[in-house]
Amino acid sequence: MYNKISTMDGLLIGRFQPFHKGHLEAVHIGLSKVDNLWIGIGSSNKSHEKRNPFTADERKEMILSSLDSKTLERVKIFFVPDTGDHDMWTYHVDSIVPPYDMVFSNDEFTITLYKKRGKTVFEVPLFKRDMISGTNIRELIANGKNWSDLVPEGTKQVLLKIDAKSRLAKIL
Ligand SMILES: Nc1ncnc2c1ncn2[C@@H]1O[C@H](COP(=O)(O)OP(=O)(O)OP(=O)(O)O)[C@@H](O)[C@H]1O
Ligand SMILES: NC(=O)c1ccc[n+]([C@@H]2O[C@H](COP(=O)(O)O)[C@@H](O)[C@H]2O)c1
Repeated sequence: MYNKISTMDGLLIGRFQPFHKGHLEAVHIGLSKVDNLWIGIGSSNKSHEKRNPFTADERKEMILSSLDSKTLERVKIFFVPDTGDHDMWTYHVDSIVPPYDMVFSNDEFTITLYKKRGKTVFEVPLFKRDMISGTNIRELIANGKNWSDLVPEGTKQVLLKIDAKSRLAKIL
């Protein structure tokens, strides 16, 4: 007779435009509660626009280069394109990611949609939110202000490599 070893898996959904130190904190909080974390890159079909300047591949590269190897063993990344239908969206996510026990989010709309389905949602506390948000970081980069302390080193290198400043200055 074998005992099934059950694991708890979680889902963290965000746009990660760019992947910043708040997201890194959210990944670590998630992994303190579950064994494996599925990271869903939301709006993966969007790029080169105000709220979504970076492509899904660029965002994936930021995440992969920001997490250490031990963390990467417990994380899997998935692309989640937007759909027109909000009520169907969480089911659309489920068709892309493996089953999960808990959702990590601080996005009000995402939380509402998952709670409506009776899913367990853990509302991740926000870390230094006055400075650390994708919106603020995008503005700092576009305006040539200091931003690099707000993102992990991996994200910083990707943003420099793709010349995020020029792209953002054009879009914003
Ligand atoms: N400062 C932060 N501290 C901890 N978690 C955060 C922080 N900012 C975002 N998160 C987490 O990341 C998830 C996805 O966030 P998202 O990609 O929308 O980042 P954002 O910084 O809010 O972006 P934007 O300003 O572009 O809307 C949120 O639901 C939340 O759980
Ligand atoms: N109808 C839809 O396509 C739908 C609904 C709710 C959330 N989402 C996506 O989920 C993600 C939520 O992450 P944010 O916390 O970055 O807003 C975004 O990419 C958002 O577009 C999509």
